[in-house]
Amino acid sequence: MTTTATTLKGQPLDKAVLESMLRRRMFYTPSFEIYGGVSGLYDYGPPGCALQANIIDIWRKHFVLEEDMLEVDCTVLTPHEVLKTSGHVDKFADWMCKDPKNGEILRADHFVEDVLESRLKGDKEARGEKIEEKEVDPKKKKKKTKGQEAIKLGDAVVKEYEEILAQIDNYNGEQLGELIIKYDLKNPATGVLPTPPVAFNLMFQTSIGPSSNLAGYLRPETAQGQFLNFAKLLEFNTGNMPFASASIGKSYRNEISPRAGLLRVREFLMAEIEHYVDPEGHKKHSRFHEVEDIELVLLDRHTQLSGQTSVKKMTVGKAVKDGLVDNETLGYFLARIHLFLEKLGIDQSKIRFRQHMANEMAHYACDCWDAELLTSTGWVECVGCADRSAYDLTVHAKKTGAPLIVRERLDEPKIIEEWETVIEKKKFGPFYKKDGKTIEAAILATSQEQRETLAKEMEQNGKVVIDVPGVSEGKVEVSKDLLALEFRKRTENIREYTPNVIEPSFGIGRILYSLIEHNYWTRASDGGDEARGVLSFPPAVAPTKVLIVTLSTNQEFGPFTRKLSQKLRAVGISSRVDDSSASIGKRYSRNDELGTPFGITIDFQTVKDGSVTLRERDSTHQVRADEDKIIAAIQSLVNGAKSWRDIESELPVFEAQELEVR
Ligand SMILES: Nc1ncnc2c1ncn2[C@@H]1O[C@H](COP(=O)(O)OP(=O)(O)OP(=O)(O)O)[C@@H](O)[C@H]1O
Repeated sequence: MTTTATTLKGQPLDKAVLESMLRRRMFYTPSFEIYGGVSGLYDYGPPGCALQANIIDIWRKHFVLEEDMLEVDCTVLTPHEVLKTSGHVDKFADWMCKDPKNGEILRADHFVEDVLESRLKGDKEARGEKIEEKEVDPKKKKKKTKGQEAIKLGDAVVKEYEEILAQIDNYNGEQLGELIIKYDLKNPATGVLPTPPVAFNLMFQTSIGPSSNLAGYLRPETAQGQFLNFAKLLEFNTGNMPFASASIGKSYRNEISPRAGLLRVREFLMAEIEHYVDPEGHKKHSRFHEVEDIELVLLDRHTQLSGQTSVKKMTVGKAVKDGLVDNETLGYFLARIHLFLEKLGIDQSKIRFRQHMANEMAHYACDCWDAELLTSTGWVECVGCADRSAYDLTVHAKKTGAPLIVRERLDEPKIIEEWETVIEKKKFGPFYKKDGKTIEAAILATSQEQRETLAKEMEQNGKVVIDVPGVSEGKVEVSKDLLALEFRKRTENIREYTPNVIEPSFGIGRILYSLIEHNYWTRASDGGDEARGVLSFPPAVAPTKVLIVTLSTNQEFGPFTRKLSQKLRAVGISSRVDDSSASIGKRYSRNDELGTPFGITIDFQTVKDGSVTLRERDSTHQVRADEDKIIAAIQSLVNGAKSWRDIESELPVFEAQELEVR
């Protein structure tokens, strides 16, 4: 797999040129720029908005429609209690350190990585080796650092550094601090060691309402709103399992030092799916057979832990069979994510799925694979696909008492024998007063084994001691007139369980940017001018589908232009008219930069017989036919029913020099 950033046509990617083109064409732009801007905040311009809308449209069709998902739109403002329960208040953090000399704030893992990578680079230089742009994460996007000296490190040290880098996401704050000391990692900007890493919570805090009593946050993911609606969604789905909810909306993270353009921002659009599955039966998926032959490129956790980055290419069927991917549902979604990215026009040789290592995994996940895309800044996580097990539904149910469970009628009744706790409510409450509820919850939370032991204790002593954190130094005596422990037999017709959740989570901005890089190339211009950029988006994704140009500014063309754009609008195809006085070639190349796949030219022949020419962006080939045939051709190209090759074989080819300028 290539490690250097190249364009679609294999040319080396000139990122500065691409970025200047994107700015010029207003794909996106720093927010509040005339006030100096704020890092990590961007506005999308017209082509960026249209591209994003098309990606979302394809996402909805590919997932929500195809899988009958239940879409919800939940609020961004989230009360403190919800995110405290979900674990985000305590654990949704990155490690941050500070340069004591200049006050620079550094994200600890990125800092360690940057310094080690720059030392490795220096080592290569000292050995006289060619330096390729390294495969790095966007978070590893570096400022040019001072002190990047060409110093030979020795083979053992190089190996050690490479092993650390292969598992950089696996270190906690303490371990990162140890690495900084052990390898004497000084900030190249000042030559001093940064302070030990501390956890920095990434959520934006706010207060809801004028009294400021209700603390809240801007959501860091859309998932929690979906989980809290689980019971209502299950009812909407007439109690049927499995099912999935989906949501598209903005999320907010106060990233420590966002410097990678759209790849790491503080406000971004997410599209998330929560697929609820019965944990019994090893999370099988009824449509797995449809995807099992799809080949994926996998970088598993063991490979990374051994300090390697070599990938395995195999079908998802084999990956699940071999246990590399834990279960069919997870495998099904990895394959569906792959197909979605392919549909968008992501370069197939620049996708890999990387498994998370234990420390790297979010607090709620029990397995996680990221779909990473290779860009000029290295491998970028664009989609996370986590098995969140029953974590979220369990914690919210426990906190609120809401039954976030599935109740399933059993085909055959089940005889259950188990220990039950019988609380003498009339006496229990008045006896323990304000602590009653907490003690009762602790009793109900006891396991079968604990209840068996407690029953023996009760029989022997007439009382038991229950562990109740926060009450009477953690130990509470309960006598037999308040509590009985009985071994009972009962028949169950209903099975209750908490579903597990498989969550594919898409960062639309990261996908959008990678898509731009993967579809960008430059075309040499005929007139000796600078090479011009082309964005070869598939027609369905392209911001605007058709450019309408007139051969000259002649007034006669006006009615034809208006009629044509009206007809295109009527069939739902977006178009833009460029009737400026720039040469046709210039107008086309302006729109090649916007990724517009088709161009219609209105010329004097149009005035005579109503025919127009249709140009395809990548080949620049043209055909000529009457307006309605051309519109039908565009429709079939945009909806994917036909390729340009089909159109060229169906309609008369037109040579560009036939255009007659008057
Ligand atoms: N700061 C960000 N800017 C843009 N997109 C983001 C950002 N953080 C997360 N995403 C997107 O949201 C998706 C799901 O979020 P998730 O919590 O899995 O990311 P993450 O593991 O925290 O990302 P990273 O490790 O890069 O910070 C990611 O795959 C990514 O596409």
